[in-house]
Amino acid sequence: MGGEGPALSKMGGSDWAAAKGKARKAVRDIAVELVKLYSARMASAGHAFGPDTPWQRELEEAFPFAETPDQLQTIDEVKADMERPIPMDRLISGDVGYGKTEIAVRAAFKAVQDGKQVAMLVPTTLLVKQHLETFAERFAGFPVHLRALSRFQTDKEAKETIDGLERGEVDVVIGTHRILSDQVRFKDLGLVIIDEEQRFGVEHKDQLKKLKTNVDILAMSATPIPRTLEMAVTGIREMSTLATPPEDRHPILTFVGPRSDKQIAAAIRRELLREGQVFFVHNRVSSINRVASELAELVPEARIAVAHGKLTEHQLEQVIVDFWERRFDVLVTTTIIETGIDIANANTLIIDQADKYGLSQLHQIRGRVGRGRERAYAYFLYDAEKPLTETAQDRLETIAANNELGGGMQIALKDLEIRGAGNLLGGEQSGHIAGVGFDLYLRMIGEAVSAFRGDVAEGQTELRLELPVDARIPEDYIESERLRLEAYQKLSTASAPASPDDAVDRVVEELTDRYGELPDAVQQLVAVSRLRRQAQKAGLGEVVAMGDGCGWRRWTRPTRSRFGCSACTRASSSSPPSMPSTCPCPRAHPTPSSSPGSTSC
Ligand SMILES: Nc1ncnc2c1ncn2[C@@H]1O[C@H](COP(=O)(O)OP(=O)(O)OP(=O)(O)O)[C@@H](O)[C@H]1O
Repeated sequence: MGGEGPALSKMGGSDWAAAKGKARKAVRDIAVELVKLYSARMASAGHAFGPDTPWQRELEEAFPFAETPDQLQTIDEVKADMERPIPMDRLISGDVGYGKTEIAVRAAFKAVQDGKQVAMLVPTTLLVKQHLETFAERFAGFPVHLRALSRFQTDKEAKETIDGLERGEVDVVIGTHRILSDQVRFKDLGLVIIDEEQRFGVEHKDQLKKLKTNVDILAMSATPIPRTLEMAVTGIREMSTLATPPEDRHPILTFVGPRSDKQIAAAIRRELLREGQVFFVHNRVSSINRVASELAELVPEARIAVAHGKLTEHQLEQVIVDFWERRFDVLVTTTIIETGIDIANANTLIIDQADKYGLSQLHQIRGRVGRGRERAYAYFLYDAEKPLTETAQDRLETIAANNELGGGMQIALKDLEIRGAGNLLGGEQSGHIAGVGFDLYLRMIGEAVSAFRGDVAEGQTELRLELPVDARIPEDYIESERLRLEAYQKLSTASAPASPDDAVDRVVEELTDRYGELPDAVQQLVAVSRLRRQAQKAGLGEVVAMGDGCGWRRWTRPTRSRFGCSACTRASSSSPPSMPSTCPCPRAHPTPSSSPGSTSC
């Protein structure tokens, strides 16, 4: 969508039909899988946790910040789920640094209050350590037995934890995929918290499934989920969104440009002046020490250390602890810090060879700074000697343009468009997205899920709309890809049958106000949106261009053979079942304010 991306095929042509057919099949498979999981969960019995204890209140009152409204609402939703006998399956989505950890802290505490055990699964060893510290600090003064399980622990420590879990002496375990090993057995597991589930590989899928049976699940993700996809998945898996940043957060000032020693030195010095710390990301272990030495020459007064995954457990842990405790100023690191690392005093980030990273990865790494009140700076640098590829340029432009708080949503949208929404749902779907366009793809998922859940008759929402019109948003009308994407999405939402009658008019007003009079192609798009809505409301199965007019077929179960149109009911009801009804087709140039009736048949 957006005028680029998907290959254009002739309206009503066979390529288009084939692409849609393939995507629809793939989407159905996803929907079947989702609905199967959902039905299994609804049919199984879980533990209904009791109401909050006075201790819970005490713990919550000790939180050192004012919760954001979204944090409060999400915590309420999680608790309500936990108190229900059906196992919880809730996904918390919130942009980097928006405070998901506190939700996990409170849910875990509630589970422990009921005598249940909690397993928190996180993607990296460093995060195990960090969460352990956070939980330990929050649970201080309460009798909660907390343990970690990752490669940072010695065999002896790991064995103690595993035995303690089996005997029911350990209440909360925070660990990497080591928690999933067959050796680990729980006496009475009640809650599983999964941080960044998509980071666990396929090899852990089955073990994860086993762990998840009949217990409450709280999944957390920093990949914001686009609204349309959220609608598709909501109801299958409950979802809470943290959309408000904690108070006093500032957007991260982001610079994209060719690498220059002068700029790097100035950036580090500026941070040192305010006694802050710097992340310098260089993702090659083979050259990372050389880069660190170069930085030491550039800024001799800076204390520099290096972190990467090839260090021994002990060395790596020590480096991070030292950085935490401000024993040095610059951490030259690989992307090992990408997920979740929370060091409030580090507020300058420099990424070397930033063109080599994916968009979401850049956003995640940038999320390591700006997590407190201080203004944060991010420098995304690339080699001045080598020309950037077009996609790399596109990525860097997107990241630079989306530096406002919560910009993760736009980035995720763009990334989903590039990589495929399947990554969120567990299949490789990007080919299908390229075939049919992002918007239609998401709508198909929503429709398929609804159909399989039995919310609507299957096929009813599968409106086939094939008209020979040039309906799109041209680049010379809305230049920014992100804003174009946003406009498409708004129109798509407004044209849903459940949207208010004037929803499309409002979008038209907004577009006119923001970008000026609608050009022909956009007017066509608006007309098609109105037609789509009206046709869906009338229960039509398809509207197709036929000669000078357009034909339509009403969706009637089970034969799907009657043709008709709500505006011409009398005529169509007397038509023979196998004959389509026709009427003049809205060819071009309807006015923006034209009513749905005048745009369609
Ligand atoms: N309501 C709040 N007000 C101010 N600071 C907060 C609030 N909630 C959390 N924080 C702080 O913000 C920082 C980021 O929170 P947290 O680590 O929970 O983010 P996150 O959502 O897990 O981010 P990421 O996806 O990057 O892991 C932490 O230092 C935390 O203490």
